[in-house]
Amino acid sequence: MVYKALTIAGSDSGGGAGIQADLKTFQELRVFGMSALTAVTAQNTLGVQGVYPLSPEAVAQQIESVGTDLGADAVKTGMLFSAEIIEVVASKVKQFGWERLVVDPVMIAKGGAPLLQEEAVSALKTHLLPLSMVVTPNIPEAEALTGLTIRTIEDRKEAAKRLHELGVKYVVIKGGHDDDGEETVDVLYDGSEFFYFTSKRIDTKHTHGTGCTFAAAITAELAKGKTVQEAVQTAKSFIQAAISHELGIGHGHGPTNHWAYREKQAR
Ligand SMILES: Nc1ncnc2c1ncn2[C@@H]1O[C@H](COP(=O)(O)OP(=O)(O)O)[C@@H](O)[C@H]1O
Ligand SMILES: Cc1ncc(COP(=O)(O)O)c(N)n1
Repeated sequence: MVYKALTIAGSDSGGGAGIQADLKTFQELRVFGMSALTAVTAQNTLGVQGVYPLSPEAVAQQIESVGTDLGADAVKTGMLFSAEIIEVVASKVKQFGWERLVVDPVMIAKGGAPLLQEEAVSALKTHLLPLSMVVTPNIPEAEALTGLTIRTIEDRKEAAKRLHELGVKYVVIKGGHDDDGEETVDVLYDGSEFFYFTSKRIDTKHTHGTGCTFAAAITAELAKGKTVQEAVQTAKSFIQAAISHELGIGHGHGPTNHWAYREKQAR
């Protein structure tokens, strides 16, 4: 069986995040990857040197080309840049009836460069989140989407409930930015229960692209028909392996190791 996943996101010339992280992750999990670019970034492990958005028509046409021919078992969005792009993406998702939609609400690169215009946050909430199966904010993104200040697990649970009210079926609030303690905990909410995905916190600066990779792994597993809980569990193992077997490349915040999970399985 050939499972297919489409990522709608920005390009990271440095290869660690964005479209490149998504396609590498799909491939590692044996899912055929397809892409619709929203923007080209000139980027490396030191930061973002340039952002060149594509027109909403160019984004729509790429999705149309994939949707009318190959089709997709699951779809992921990453950097969407503007409200106009969010609106065309939402309309194409509806047109093709894609239900297995994972929205990674990318807002700001780790170095601080904005990847989503500020006024586009409300478009994300009104147009895209109601269509999505899973949303995967980090703590600052969950704060921007809900207006809450998030410090404790209870705060994250409250934010997850508010996001669920927008129509998302499953909310995953990632814990990478909560740097107290020995563990990283990702919280999943399905509208009635909370589930916790915990791993040992790795002390490293090489976390460029962790969010993209994690959401791409969820998408790949959903493409295979796995449940959201199973998909999040695999994604947590995938990202843990990718962070812990660091590549040590570049002069700044390096990329994660996308082949580590496969090599670990093969041993
Ligand atoms: N230092 C770390 N050690 C282990 N897991 C981490 C670490 N940093 C992030 N993660 C994991 O990577 C994934 C992405 O998390 P996060 O860094 O919060 O997202 P983003 O990249 O969107 O800011 C989550 O599953 C999180 O638990
Ligand atoms: C094109 C693009 N998309 C997304 C990210 C976020 O990366 P991270 O996963 O580190 O939050 C990025 N730096 N560049």
